Amino acid sequence: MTQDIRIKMCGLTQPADVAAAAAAGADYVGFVFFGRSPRNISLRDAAMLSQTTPAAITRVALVVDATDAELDALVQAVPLDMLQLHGTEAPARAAQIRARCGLPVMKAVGIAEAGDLAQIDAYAGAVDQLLIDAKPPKGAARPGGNALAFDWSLIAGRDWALPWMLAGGLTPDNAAEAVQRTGARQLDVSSGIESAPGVKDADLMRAFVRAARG
Ligand SMILES: O=C(O)c1ccccc1N[C@@H]1O[C@H](COP(=O)(O)O)[C@@H](O)[C@H]1O
Repeated sequence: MTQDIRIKMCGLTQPADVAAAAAAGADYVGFVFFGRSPRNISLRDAAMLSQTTPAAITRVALVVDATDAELDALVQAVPLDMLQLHGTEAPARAAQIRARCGLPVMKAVGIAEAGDLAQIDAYAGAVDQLLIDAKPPKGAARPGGNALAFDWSLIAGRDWALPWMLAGGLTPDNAAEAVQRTGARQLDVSSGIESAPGVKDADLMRAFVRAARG
């Protein structure tokens, strides 16, 4: 039964993206604050997008090794429900950010081989959710949003103490298989619902939700 799969659509940059994500049935929307991303947006644009997001949808800000000053400016300017830490934040730093910002925190963990799973348990008690993503290739311009899937057999049948989402290279074509093979109950998608880097596509959003929920 996949009807209850929760879906995060990340890297939204336009009011039409938020409307399309809501219409498609997204549970979370994500706004990217990372200068080298084609999905990077200003605090001002994020505040506007956030204000147009329906109340039932969780608004997530994606940051990468943000400083305290950057985080303070972010939470002051943009109404948010959650922070996604997509850098090298250690458990202690993640816990500090959660306390400082007063928001639930989701920590992204990059997976390429079985050994990468070892770091996950250390985040219990420090964060609220985990994002199990593909590890970026060496030399990648950004730590995520690379349309790259990892070997799902590495996490098949695994569960963690915290709620978790699967990310990395998800598309309408592989979402159902991802759910079936990993047991994920939450999916996070960005590149897979785009017609070009940073350009979201409403048809792909609908197709993704249909495929993920069956
Ligand atoms: O989307 C980005 O540009 C990005 C930049 C910096 C860190 C993470 C980023 N994206 C996140 O990566 C995962 C997987 O994305 P994809 O579906 O493979 O494109 C997802 O959480 C994105 O939000």
